[in-house]
Amino acid sequence: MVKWVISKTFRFEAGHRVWKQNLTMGRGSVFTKEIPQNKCINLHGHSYVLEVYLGSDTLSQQEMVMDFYHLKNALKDLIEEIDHSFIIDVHDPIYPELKAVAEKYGAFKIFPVEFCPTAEALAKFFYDFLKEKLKEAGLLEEVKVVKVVLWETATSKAEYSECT
Ligand SMILES: Nc1nc2c(c(=O)[nH]1)N=C([C@H](O)[C@H](O)COP(=O)(O)OP(=O)(O)OP(=O)(O)O)CN2
Repeated sequence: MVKWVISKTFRFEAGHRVWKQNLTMGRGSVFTKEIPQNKCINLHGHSYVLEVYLGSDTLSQQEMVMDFYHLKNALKDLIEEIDHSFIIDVHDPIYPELKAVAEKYGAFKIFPVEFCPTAEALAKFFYDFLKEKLKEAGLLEEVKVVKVVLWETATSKAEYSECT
């Protein structure tokens, strides 16, 4: 627990495909009697909403955990890169062909990652990125990434945190 927590919200549009989705198996499959369609295996898109939370037990000379402006700039380039991209796992069997099509026609930009891009995995991705930024800035002692929340749809979100 930290005394102060601030948060900033970012929005980006991106496509993805949950290539590992298999609704006949996995945790919770016992709740489903009829075999449904693995609809998230399809290429589809989301208007993602990303909430990042930073915390500290002390305030800076400006009486802040961190200026929202600086927090925004820490993620600005990454958000620009992922916005209007197609997030694709490099282990996804369709990756080589999708990459070739993207390069040949230039019709879409791909954002390759090394994990199946679920909301959970993407939340950890943004968390790790921000933690690394704080580390590079020598701020990790004073400022913690409390949590990252990623809304994939209006009704579905994932949270990631290493704070206890
Ligand atoms: N634990 C997770 N489950 C699912 C993820 C995920 O990232 N983590 N992702 C998906 C799909 O990407 C899908 O687009 C979102 O799923 P869902 O909430 O089921 O989407 P709906 O539009 O059907 O939501 P409703 O509000 O219930 O209509 C699937 N599962």
